[in-house]
Amino acid sequence: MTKITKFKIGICQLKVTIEKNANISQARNLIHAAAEQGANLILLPEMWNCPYSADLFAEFAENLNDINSSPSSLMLSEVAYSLGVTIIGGSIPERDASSGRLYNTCCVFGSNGELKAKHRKIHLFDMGKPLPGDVHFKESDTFSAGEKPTVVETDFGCIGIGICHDLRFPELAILYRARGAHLICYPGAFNMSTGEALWELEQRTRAVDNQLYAATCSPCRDSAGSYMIWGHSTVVGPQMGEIIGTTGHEETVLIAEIDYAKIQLTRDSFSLENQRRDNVYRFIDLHQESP
Ligand SMILES: O=C(O)CCC(=O)C(=O)O
Repeated sequence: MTKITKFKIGICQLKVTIEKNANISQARNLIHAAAEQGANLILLPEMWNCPYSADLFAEFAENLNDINSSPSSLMLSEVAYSLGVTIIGGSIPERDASSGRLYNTCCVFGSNGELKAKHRKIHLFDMGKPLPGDVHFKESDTFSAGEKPTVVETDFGCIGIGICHDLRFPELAILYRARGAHLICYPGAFNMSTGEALWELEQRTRAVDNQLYAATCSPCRDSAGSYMIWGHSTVVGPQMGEIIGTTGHEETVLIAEIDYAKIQLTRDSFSLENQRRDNVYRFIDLHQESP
């Protein structure tokens, strides 16, 4: 049930270094800065405690089954409680204690410090062949894929979570809309190639198709690691896929105002949900020809 419908979101475009403790402490600083500027809901980037570099994921990974053994989560829980804010905690490498597998995982903390949800990246970023600029990545060499969509009820409405490459899949956003999401938060770290071409386009499309808000949060460009990050964290509105706030590629905190009344206004003007023709394009078997 939505309680607060008009609020400020703070997006922390953090500089990620090779030192985990420094990352934790700088993330805390940016969360404080966002809260001081009036943000009640705060979003961190993908891989905020660890450079986006396959050779480091295992070393930086934490056990998220027991928050007390995860210094990154403990900080988020503490700061959410002390500032009274809700935190969508970007992502960090998770080591599952029972299977030993690694996941790219986002934890969500409520303003009482409680862990409300855990989203494991569903669509791993596996590239077929290198992009211009020799960008190459195959996440499935290191990570296992999450199996579940995540929609979490917060003081700031119903929020769907996707991590980076999850943004490229309209089906996930459609599902979140159907499950009542007002906002989809995508911590991400797009590269210089698909970042420039697709990062903004994809989030505007997810927002406008589903008539809801979308927010992305990236690490800043000069973060550690050889993978060059696009940056440009952004908040997009439901009406025309309007950009409500955006950044460059430097370390910064973006504050943007969200007003869920605009969702209803948009849906009242264009009732896409009622106009859907599910009988025509039901997603059962995309490869089967219609009778
Ligand atoms: O989908 C893309 O182009 C980039 C995705 C990505 O960088 C990631 O999932 O980490």
